[in-house]
This record gives sequence, C-alpha cells and structure tokens, in this order.
Amino acid sequence: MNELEFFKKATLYITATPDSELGVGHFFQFLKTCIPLEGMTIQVYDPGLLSLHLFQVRVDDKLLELDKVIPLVDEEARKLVQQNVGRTIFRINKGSQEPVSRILLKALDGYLEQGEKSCIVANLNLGTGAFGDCCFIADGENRFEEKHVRMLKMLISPLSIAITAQMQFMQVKRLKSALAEESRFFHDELKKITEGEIIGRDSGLKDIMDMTAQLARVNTPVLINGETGVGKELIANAIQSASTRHDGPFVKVNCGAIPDSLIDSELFGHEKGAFTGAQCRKIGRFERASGGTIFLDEIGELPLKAQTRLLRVLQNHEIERVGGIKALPVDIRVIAATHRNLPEMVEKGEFREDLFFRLNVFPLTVPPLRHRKKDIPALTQYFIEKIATRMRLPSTPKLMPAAVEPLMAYDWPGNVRELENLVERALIVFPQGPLRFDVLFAQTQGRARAPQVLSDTVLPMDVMMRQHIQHALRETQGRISGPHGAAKLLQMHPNTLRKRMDKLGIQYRLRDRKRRG
Ligand SMILES: Nc1ncnc2c1ncn2[C@@H]1O[C@H](COP(=O)(O)OP(=O)(O)OP(=O)(O)O)[C@@H](O)[C@H]1O
Repeated sequence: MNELEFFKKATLYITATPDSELGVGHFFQFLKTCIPLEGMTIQVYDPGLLSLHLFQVRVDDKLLELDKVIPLVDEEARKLVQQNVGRTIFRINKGSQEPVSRILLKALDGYLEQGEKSCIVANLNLGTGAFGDCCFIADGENRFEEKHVRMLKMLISPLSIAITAQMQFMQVKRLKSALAEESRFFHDELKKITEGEIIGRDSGLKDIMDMTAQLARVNTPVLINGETGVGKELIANAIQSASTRHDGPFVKVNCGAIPDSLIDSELFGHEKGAFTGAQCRKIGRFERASGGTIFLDEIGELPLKAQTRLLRVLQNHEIERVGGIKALPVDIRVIAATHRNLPEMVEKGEFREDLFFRLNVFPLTVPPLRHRKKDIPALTQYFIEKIATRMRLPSTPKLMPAAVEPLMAYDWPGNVRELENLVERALIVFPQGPLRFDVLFAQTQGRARAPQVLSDTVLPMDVMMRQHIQHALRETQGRISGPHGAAKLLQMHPNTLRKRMDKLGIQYRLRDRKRRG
C-alpha cells in the first residue's frame, strides 16, 4: 500500500464516527496491518501540565476502561513532558529509558506483556498547541523505522480532530446522564414537597379518599371541583401517587396564570420560528408530562382556542406544537380542577360543552372546610408542626386552652389555605407559645369574622408589606430591635427592617428615631 492509500484509508477509519469503539478502534485494527503495534494510548494534558489524563487505551484489539489521571509529581517529569510537547512526533527505541514513555508504560503495568517496548509519540494539535498525545507501542526495542514515523505524522491532524470530537461527544454523554440524574433527584424532591400529608382522610375527606383510590386504578380524566383552598391540588397529587403512573412526572399548570397569548406555546410547545420571538424549539407542558399526569388547575380560565386544542389531545392522545407539521403521540392522564361553575360557563358559551363532558367523566367535589369542621383541630395541629419546623423554631409551641374554639366558629371562605395562613400568623406573633387565635380575629357583634390580616382582595406587595410590618410594630409597641422587637418577630435583621421601613415610609417610635440619630 502506498502512503497516499494508507492516508486515505486511515483517515476514513479515524473520522467515521465519534464512537471510540468504532472510529479509532477500527483505525487501530487497520494500523496493526501496516506497522508493528501492540498497544496505543491517548492522553490529554492538564493545562498546567500537572497531570496526564489517560483518555483511551487499546491493547490487543481491546479498548480498556482505564480512565486514569497520572499526576506528574516531580518537577523534572513535568519539564521533560513539556519538552516533548514542543516536538510534533518522535520515536523512542527503548521505552524504559525515555521519561514520557516510562510514565505511560508504568501506568499500563499489567496490561502489556513484560519486557522492553518501542514507542512513537505523536502530539495532538489543532493549531493552538499540543493538547495531548497519542503513543503507539510495540513489543521489543528498535521496532519502529523512519517510514513508520512518516506514516503516522500524516495522521496527526485527522487524529487530533477525531479525538477532540470524541472528547466532546463523551462530555455531552456525561452531561446528559448527569442531567437525567439531576432531573430524577428534583422530581423525587418535588414529590416529597407536593405530596403533603392529607389530614381528614378518615373523617371529613373519607368519601373523597375512597373515590381517589378507585380513580387511581383507571386512566380516565378527572375533574375536581371545590372552592378555592380546599385541597384540590393535594387530591390530584394523591390520585397520581396511587396510580400506576406514580413514577412519571406530575406537571402542574395554572391555566389562570399564563397570559392568553402564551398559553398555546406553554401547553403544547412550539417549533423554532413558529412566531416572532420563537428563537428555538420549546417543549410544552403536555410533552413534559408524558408518562405521567398533567394537572390543569383553574381550567375554567383556559381560553376557548386552547380549549379546542385540549379537546383534541383528549380525543386523539397526540399534541401538535405551535408551528409544527406533525402530531406527536403523548401518554398522559389529565386531571383538571376548578372553583368555578363549569355548567354555568357552558351555558354562557364561555366553556366548550364537548370539553366539559370529556373532562367530567369522573367529577370529584372536595367539600369546603365549613362542612367538615371536625377536621379543624387535626389540621391546626398539623400546620403548627409543619410551619414551626419550616420556621426552625427551637420547639413546637403549644396551644392555649380553648384556642381552637374561635376556629370552629368561623366559616373559612378561604378554606384550608386560610387556616394554614392563620396558623403561620399565630406562630409569627407567638413563636414561644402558647398559641391563640382569638386576638387575630376581629370580634363584631359576638360573631367571629375573618382574621384582620387576611383578605380575599389581592393587595399590592408594598401595601401588604406595610400592613404586615405595622402589625408587627403594634405587637411590639413600636420596638424594632431586641428580644421583644419587631425584627425578631419578622425574623429579619433590625437594620434590614429599618431600611424597609424607610422605603415604605413607616414612622419610627420616638426612641428608635433618636437612636438612629
Ligand atoms: N386535607 C389537607 N391536609 C393537609 N393540608 C391540606 C389539606 N387540604 C389542603 N391542604 C393545604 O392547604 C393548602 C391549599 O391546598 P391546595 O393548594 O391543594 O388547594 P386548592 O383547592 O388546589 O386551591 P386553589 O383553588 O387556590 O388552587 C396547601 O398548602 C395544602 O397543602
């Protein structure tokens, strides 16, 4: 074979694929038919030359899993390797007597036959300096001739390109598996957070829980009705956890929180260039939920156009990305929830009737808290423990005798969420206990009214913050710092609180003002 033919064939093998087993592997087999060869190592240099990373080792047709980093401990070895880096390719007649080959052969101890070796070292270089080298090894002394050096010199560029591609390929593979691992981790963590305990399983929510168990066995859509804050999401989670899909994703979409113009692309994804601003392909929530469950919260807020698309998903079990040309199959279960009266919306033409019937195969209605007041004591205790742990209180505060009475007398328009918020408020005000709720209620005409601090109206953040800080200041008679100060109650540094008060225009008590000068 002449040199040109050798170059052509070798290059074809080297660049065939970034898969090391096939590309460089086939090249090694081929090379063995042209030059004396028992082994080949590829090493990459650490930028400061503190080590060599033995990236690939082939001995006798086998690719060894020898992902080894060889530290260049002594300064002399480092210097000698550095000298070699300056050369393009060189022959070593007695491997044991040359510092670079000595280091490599020592690392391969046990993999190669005993005895002296000959080597050719070719530096890998993409024009910006050597980033590693390739060492060709043959048994015995003086095995390589000048023509072998010439042949291998021709291959330095294709080898450098192929090995760089291989390194990048492996890096991508490593990142992909790290990402998959991370995603599994977050999925499990998220499950732990979202899969909260359900209080009232055996009392106020017993019927619902029985139905939930039945629903876990089938794959039909579920429509959960109930006032805001009753625990619809918790029930949706319970259905998913008990179902055969429990290892799959649980993707929540708050249909009311996504702007109309974005809802299609958010739910179904879009192709690159589907509309102005679609700079890359986006995977929608339905695709992400494949193999698991999608929870469509506030389904009543879904715009009509998106309702039509959703109906198609339920009918055909496939989605179409915005701007896409082919339908993609998806294996998902849909659980929807709403606090709105969907039949009434259907009558008004605000919700598609066919979609309503599709979703309403299994309606579940979670009763409001006022209809299951017997759960209030257990819920209160549960939230005290949960929130005290989250707030890292040194111990869980106890309840004052009869503290639950006003809670039993109240109607809870905001349901369990309102109770949870009230407990949090009590823990902020009485972190050492005993906990009481009566002072958090405004008494009007002998009837318990909504806690002052809670409101159904959504207030601007600054207004909310001002009210909250003022409340804490009232509780502490205007004191900011110290063990009985508002900063302690709000769990923030007094200076941070003062800065926040300045920003919100809240007056200081006279003494505090003097202290600040
Ligand atoms: N039975 C329960 N046991 C324990 N925690 C509960 C229970 N019901 C509700 N919660 C808690 O109350 C809060 C509100 O519940 P969730 O978000 O499930 O209500 P929702 O009906 O989905 O509300 P929305 O209508 O606003 O979406 C959550 O923090 C949830 O963990």
